[in-house]
Amino acid sequence: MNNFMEEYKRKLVTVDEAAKVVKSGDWVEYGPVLNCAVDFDEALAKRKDELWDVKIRTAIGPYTHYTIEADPSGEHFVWSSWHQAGQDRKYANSKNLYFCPMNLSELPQMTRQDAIPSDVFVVQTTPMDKHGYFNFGLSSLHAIAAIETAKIVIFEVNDKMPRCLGGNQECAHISQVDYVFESKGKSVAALPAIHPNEVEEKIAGFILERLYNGCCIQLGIGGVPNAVGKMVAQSDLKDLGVHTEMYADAYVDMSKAGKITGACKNIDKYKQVYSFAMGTSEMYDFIDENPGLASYSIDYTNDPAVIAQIDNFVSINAAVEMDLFGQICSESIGTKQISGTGGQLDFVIGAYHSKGGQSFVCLPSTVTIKGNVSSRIKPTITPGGIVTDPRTCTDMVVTEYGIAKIKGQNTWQRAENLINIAHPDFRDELIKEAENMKIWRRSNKRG
Ligand SMILES: CC(=O)SCCNC(=O)CCNC(=O)[C@H](O)C(C)(C)COP(=O)(O)OP(=O)(O)OC[C@H]1O[C@@H](n2cnc3c(N)ncnc32)[C@H](O)[C@@H]1OP(=O)(O)O
Ligand SMILES: CCCC(=O)O
Repeated sequence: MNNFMEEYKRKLVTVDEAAKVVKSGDWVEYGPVLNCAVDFDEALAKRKDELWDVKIRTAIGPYTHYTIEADPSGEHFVWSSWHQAGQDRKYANSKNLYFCPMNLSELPQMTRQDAIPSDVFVVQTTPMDKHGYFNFGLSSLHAIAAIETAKIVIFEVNDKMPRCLGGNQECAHISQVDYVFESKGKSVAALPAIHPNEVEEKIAGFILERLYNGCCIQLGIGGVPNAVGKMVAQSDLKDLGVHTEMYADAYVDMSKAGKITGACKNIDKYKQVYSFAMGTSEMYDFIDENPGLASYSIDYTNDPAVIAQIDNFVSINAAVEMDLFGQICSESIGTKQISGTGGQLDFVIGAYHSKGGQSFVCLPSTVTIKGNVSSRIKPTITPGGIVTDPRTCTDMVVTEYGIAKIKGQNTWQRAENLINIAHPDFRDELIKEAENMKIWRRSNKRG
């Protein structure tokens, strides 16, 4: 411990000293999701008048973006985000924050070979342990790739960060960091618990009928995946496994209800595998030092080839809208980016290739915007909308009216299956559009 502590003391600086290393024109990467360098950003914001064109990258950025608040002009600091949720969504589609498209499984590789290398990488960690290691806590993701490629590495040590056991690439050593500062003891951002609504429960009910003992579950982000987890917790299912990118509260419900053993997993048997966690503080307590869980870098959890090795893999993700060809949009409303591809496509592909695997993309049949109700199943995606899952990859789609099979279906079968799960008020209109697009047969039956 002593040698490491000496090295720690040599590298220990104040947050203001740490923020001094940034120069005009630099690329600065903050740790992803809940490991975003919030104290560092606050200190950097104070240097606004001496800095120009500092490019800051992160993903989800759940804390206040102090540098954006200090510089609404975007001349001193400009952000880019690998995934526009959390606070990133608030600043998105402005001159302060731009989206960076990615498949999440590829983030470490893109960091190593494609993205402009960071001049400075700052990530929140736990305090150092007796072996000289700092744990990344709530997000392993691409932190090691960012450390390998950045010119200067800084740890923002937060004693409130849960210690999340590996896995792999869930921690880094004092020898891998240039500077360390101790954060002001800010809590890790926690989200309120979410409770499913009636439509989400109906959708989840259809999926529940397709689950069986021993299957391995991935829940995506959003209301429906959360509803499925809550229902599984109350079901008779047993011996389930978990292999996911994001650990969420629903997994705690399932674990506490005794549904998860991981006994049937082909790899990482008995471990709940994930790469980052986001949810309530109760969940953060549950994963802290929990040997039943293993945190990995995202190029492992999300690699479709790794997912495919796990038999009976069930992937459950959510979408914004889709078209009659089977193209799924889960990240934009027209040209307005509201989220990201994240790991959705990784899991849609991986689950399809798992023996006995199933991939469900879920969406309520309608959306109400300013009192106007419209169908989320559309003839074509809203102009400018981003295709998250190409039609070649979509397997099954679920609304509160049932499940539509897409894989292996020709264009009129897809249209028919999808119209059968669209809201009844929009089915006639969709049929007319399908006829115009020559993807409807006169003999087609109606649901
Ligand atoms: C963690 C994993 O393992 S995640 C792996 C998968 N990753 C992904 O799936 C990433 C892409 N998916 C997502 O980001 C989410 O699942 C979403 C956005 C599709 C759904 O998440 P939810 O929390 O259920 O979304 P929600 O229904 O709140 O919609 C988000 C916003 O878009 C708006 N919106 C949604 N659909 C539409 C639509 N068709 N038209 C217009 N607006 C819409 C909602 O009104 C809401 O707006 P608000 O924030 O102003 O209230
Ligand atoms: C960080 C990406 C989260 C997601 O896949 O939705």
